[in-house]
Amino acid sequence: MPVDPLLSEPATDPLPLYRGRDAIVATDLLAAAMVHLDFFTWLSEHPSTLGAICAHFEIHSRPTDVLMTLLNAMGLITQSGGVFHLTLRSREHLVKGSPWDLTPYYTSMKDRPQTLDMLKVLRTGKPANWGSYDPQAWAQAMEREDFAGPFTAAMDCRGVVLGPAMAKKLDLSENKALLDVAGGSGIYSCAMVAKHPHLRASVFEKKPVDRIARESIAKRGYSEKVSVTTGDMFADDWPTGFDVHLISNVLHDWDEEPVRKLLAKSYAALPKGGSLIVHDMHINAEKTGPLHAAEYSALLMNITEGKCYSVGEMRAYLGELGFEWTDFQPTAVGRSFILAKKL
Ligand SMILES: C[S@@+](CC[C@H](N)C(=O)[O-])C[C@H]1O[C@@H](n2cnc3c(N)ncnc32)[C@H](O)[C@@H]1O
Repeated sequence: MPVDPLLSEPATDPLPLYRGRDAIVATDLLAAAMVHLDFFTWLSEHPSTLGAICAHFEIHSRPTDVLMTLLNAMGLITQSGGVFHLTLRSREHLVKGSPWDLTPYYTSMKDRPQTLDMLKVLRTGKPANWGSYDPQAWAQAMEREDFAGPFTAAMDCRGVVLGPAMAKKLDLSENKALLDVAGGSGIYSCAMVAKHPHLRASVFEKKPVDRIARESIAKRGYSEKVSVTTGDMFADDWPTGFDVHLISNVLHDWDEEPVRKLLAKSYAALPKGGSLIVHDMHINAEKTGPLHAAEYSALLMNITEGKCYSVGEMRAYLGELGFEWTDFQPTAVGRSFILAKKL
């Protein structure tokens, strides 16, 4: 009998393949700061807070926060008491007037569409577009069949590795029913019930992804245990009767206010003692890395209204709602999950 891929794992680590894809526009963000803003020359003379940097360059706080984390992770800036300073590396190599200034080396990137996109995101605070080929931001594009299909397939192929890696690290022996919020193809629900056969799950998705999920779950042979509920996670009340929620790779698509709204909706729908799993790529509490997450955050801020949230930000949002933080675990290819309990 063929082995269910959701109960096995590849013999080799796909990390370099993820890394290249996840980091693809991080250098464009660096180039935008360097060649369009002359950011490093200015910061060398004006160590500043995030607010002062935004005010001086007339740029928005979400992309600027992503930029600061990236530069921190690259060893180009450091932060002390909320004030950002250059490091010796950036002072030597990125400041006009230094004998080793590399700015001319990056100047050829100035008119790259991706570098210009980054400048646009910094200046407007809005996403540029998905992969520089779709005129709409991805959230609107996801409502179109021709975009939703390939996008969901992209998420699905990651889930075949990430879903089992998460499922094997979770103890769900006390749980009965999992709600997979914005669960895409349902791959994570399938991986969860494959590893924890006593569980049932439902994918909460909006059209047209709900249909794609039903087909995908049936193709994998999980329709008996994994259903699909059609709905809008922002506009509708979340279905009840589930004692564990999964929010996987979803918060990173949204700005702080919608993120808080989604977490509040989870809290409202969960029973007392229920659990929330947030699976994503997370920035560390100090917002100094890891570099892979900082690079991926640059991609997300470019194509969505979100970014990779830090462990500190998530702790604050969850704590304010009354969730108890119970665990944080790495999964695979730089991803991780947070486990929180409704008290
Ligand atoms: C980045 S994908 C993540 C899919 C899956 N959870 C994963 O980890 O691969 C984000 C998902 O959010 C869904 N989504 C976006 N807005 C939504 C809404 N208002 N209600 C329900 N789902 C939504 C999209 O259809 C998409 O499948």
